[in-house]
Amino acid sequence: MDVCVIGAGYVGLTTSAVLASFGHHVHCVDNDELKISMLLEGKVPIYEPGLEELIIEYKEKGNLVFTSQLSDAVKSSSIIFIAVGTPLSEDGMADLSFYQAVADELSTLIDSYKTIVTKSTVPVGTNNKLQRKLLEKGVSAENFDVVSNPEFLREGTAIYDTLHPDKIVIGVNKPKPVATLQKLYQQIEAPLIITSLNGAEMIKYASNAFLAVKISFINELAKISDAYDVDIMDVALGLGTDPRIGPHFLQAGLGYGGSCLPKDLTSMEHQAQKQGITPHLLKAAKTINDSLIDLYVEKLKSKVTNLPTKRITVWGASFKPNTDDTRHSQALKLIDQLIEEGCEVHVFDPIVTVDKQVTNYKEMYESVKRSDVLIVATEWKQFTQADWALVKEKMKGETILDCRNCLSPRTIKHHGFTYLGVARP
Ligand SMILES: NC(=O)c1ccc[n+]([C@@H]2O[C@H](COP(=O)([O-])OP(=O)(O)OC[C@H]3O[C@@H](n4cnc5c(N)ncnc54)[C@H](O)[C@@H]3O)[C@@H](O)[C@H]2O)c1
Ligand SMILES: O=c1ccn([C@@H]2O[C@H](COP(=O)(O)OP(=O)(O)O[C@H]3O[C@H](CO)[C@@H](O)[C@H](O)[C@H]3O)[C@@H](O)[C@H]2O)c(=O)[nH]1
Repeated sequence: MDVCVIGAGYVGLTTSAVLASFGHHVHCVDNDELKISMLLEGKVPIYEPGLEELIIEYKEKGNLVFTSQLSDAVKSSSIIFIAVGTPLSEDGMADLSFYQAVADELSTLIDSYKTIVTKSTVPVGTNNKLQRKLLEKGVSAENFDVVSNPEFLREGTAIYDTLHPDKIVIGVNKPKPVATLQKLYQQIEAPLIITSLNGAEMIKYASNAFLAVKISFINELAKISDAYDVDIMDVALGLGTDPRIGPHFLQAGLGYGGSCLPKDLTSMEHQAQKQGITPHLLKAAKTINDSLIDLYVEKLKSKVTNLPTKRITVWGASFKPNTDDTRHSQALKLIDQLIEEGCEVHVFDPIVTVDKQVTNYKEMYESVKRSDVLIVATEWKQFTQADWALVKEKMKGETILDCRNCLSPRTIKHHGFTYLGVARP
């Protein structure tokens, strides 16, 4: 099938590469000329494990082309995916300006039947509005159908998640496009959830809101457990074995960040308020998440006197391991707070260079040289498997703050350090 994917970000590139690997002919379009010229040279502008290899392979096979010319791509495709960003606007609502710009362009280009599929996360009602807008702009009703097909991939495991999703959600107003998407995705084995356009949009927000609430729940328990000298890892283990709760997303620590959970929770809150509903649980999840940076800085202050005079190394800047994405990164917020406290901050991240008043390092062990404190802010594998004897040799001080509960307190203490964490006695 000929497919046009609009937006060459995490979702657009992964969708394009996976559909090309299924044998479809994919035109991936982005209006960022720089991005397209990089992709044309076989360079992928984001760090996502396995993505560059997959893109190069199917680009060379001729199944995947990159362009900034939307019109040609639309003309030669029967399925059009919209995968542009929908960030938060200043007032906390989803900023749909990129999405609307695409809708405007499409309205001038469609002159034969197209299935228009929204992959971007958009507020409930947006796909219905898209359908009305295209009709108002004169696109014939026979020439298009609109489908809401939200994306559930996680950064860092985007390809695996796209090939092995736990479900495919298809929101439609009539049955016809369902068969088209079934054919497109026939290599994927996953239950289909067929619902209305609004239903599909709500499922996406509900999923991210639930994940955020689950993380804030375990972080609230961590605060309480800390006061009673209870290990939160034991609590998570005990909780997670109950199949009604499940073991995932019970990792307490610095809280959630990234390009999706914070923005989608806030957007869901606004969508509720727009209807006169106060979303108490969603607000609480955000309040708890926002309190975690202070919690860890206070923890540090309780053990390290004269914090502003200290040299502190932070390991990790991305919002989670295996990505270069720093959008809403809790690690960066922690770095900001340490700078504000007056600390001398040194940073090592395997991919990210931090554009702040810090010293960045290319080598992990160099970054801890003469440091008073080491903070692990993102649980990259190289940090959890560090050579602690070497770290001890290089550091001046002996305090390690584990903000992701990813280190073994026993191992850390065994190497002569003071281990600090929340609810990690
Ligand atoms: N990142 C994720 O893990 C993830 C997962 C699931 C869903 N989502 C959702 O998918 C959407 C895209 O997310 P992302 O992280 O891939 O975004 P992104 O910011 O990484 O990429 C979006 C791309 O769209 C391009 N773009 C903007 N306007 C355009 C236009 N008019 N024409 C062509 N290209 C245009 C931008 O240049 C950019 O390259 C968002 O709604 C997001 O909430 C993201
Ligand atoms: O037990 C946990 C699990 C995660 N996190 C943090 O939560 C954030 C988000 O993690 P994750 O959900 O793995 O990352 P994303 O790639 O942002 O993926 C989420 O957001 C995407 C965009 O909507 C969705 O598609 C995915 O299903 C959803 O998991 C990160 O900062 C993690 O460090 C925790 O603190 N504790």
